[in-house]
Amino acid sequence: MSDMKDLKLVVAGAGGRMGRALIQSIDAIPGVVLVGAFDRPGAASIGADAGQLAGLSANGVIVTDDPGAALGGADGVLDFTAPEATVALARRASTAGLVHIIGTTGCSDEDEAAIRDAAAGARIVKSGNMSLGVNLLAVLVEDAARALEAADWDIEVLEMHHRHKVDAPSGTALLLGQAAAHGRAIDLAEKSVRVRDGHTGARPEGTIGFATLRGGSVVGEHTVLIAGEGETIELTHKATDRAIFARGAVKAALWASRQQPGLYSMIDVLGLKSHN
Ligand SMILES: NC(=O)C1=CN([C@@H]2O[C@H](COP(=O)(O)OP(=O)(O)OC[C@H]3O[C@@H](n4cnc5c(N)ncnc54)[C@H](OP(=O)(O)O)[C@@H]3O)[C@@H](O)[C@H]2O)C=CC1
Ligand SMILES: O=C(O)C1=N[C@H](C(=O)O)C[C@H](O)C1
Repeated sequence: MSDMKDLKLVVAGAGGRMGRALIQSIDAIPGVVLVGAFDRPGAASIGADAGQLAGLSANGVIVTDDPGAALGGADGVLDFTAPEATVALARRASTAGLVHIIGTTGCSDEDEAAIRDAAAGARIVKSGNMSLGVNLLAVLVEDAARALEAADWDIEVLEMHHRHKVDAPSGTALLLGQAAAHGRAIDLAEKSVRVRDGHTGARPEGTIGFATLRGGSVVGEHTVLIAGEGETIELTHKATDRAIFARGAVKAALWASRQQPGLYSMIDVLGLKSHN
């Protein structure tokens, strides 16, 4: 049963893998209520009952292709869609002063700039991974990278995801690479090696490499390898259920509803300590 004070949430991309997981988490977590759901025009989910779409009982929230209609009267929106949709939604959230939780990955530098601008009016939490485990791992990676000198220790980020994923490296791989770069006080954009093919030459010292695997139904696996002479450290996270991301997004919405407009991360939401 919902309470008058429940945070009123809308799910964007309701028919997607994460959209359905978000509807389930909103149903399961006290203090939030689903008041709207929308998807891309033409999507198979349009017209469906959002509860039934997520494998729950009917809840009377009908999936629309009109974001404006879905957002009417809402406090916030959970958005795991695609970069173009997310930028447009951030602008709407800014105008309406909404909470906007962004899980979408694969955003360009221009998209990131537009989202930063939108945070003047919206309370945005954006992260390549909303799980507690990955954000804790990021803190550990930052500490390890700080402690282990680049001259002796090489950092590589390996990820695997399901065959449907459209962006690479994953948002999580980039988040972990960024944590390592913070630890080493270097600029990731200058030091990252995203592709290797052919006669590449020896590994340049101090770079952070990325490797991407795709296949099957893997929810998300990430390993940061820190390789030295005669020993390798592996820091790994394996996701087996999308509920970890969805629960994190709902927690982020509740947290953001108590903040001023701005752009926040899951490290902020979880109160984890980053040294940068
Ligand atoms: N940060 C995190 O913790 C996590 C992030 N993700 C990220 O979330 C995103 C979605 O992942 P996933 O759920 O697996 O992908 P899906 O393709 O299953 O879902 C995306 C949904 O968004 C919809 N969509 C696309 N464009 C629009 C639009 N303009 N307006 C409204 N809806 C739109 C899609 O519709 P249609 O299919 O018809 O195009 C689809 O329903 C990805 O970027 C992924 O990397 C995923 C898991 C965790
Ligand atoms: O697309 C996915 O599925 C996932 N995307 C996020 C990413 O790009 O890291 C998070 C998670 O790994 C699942």
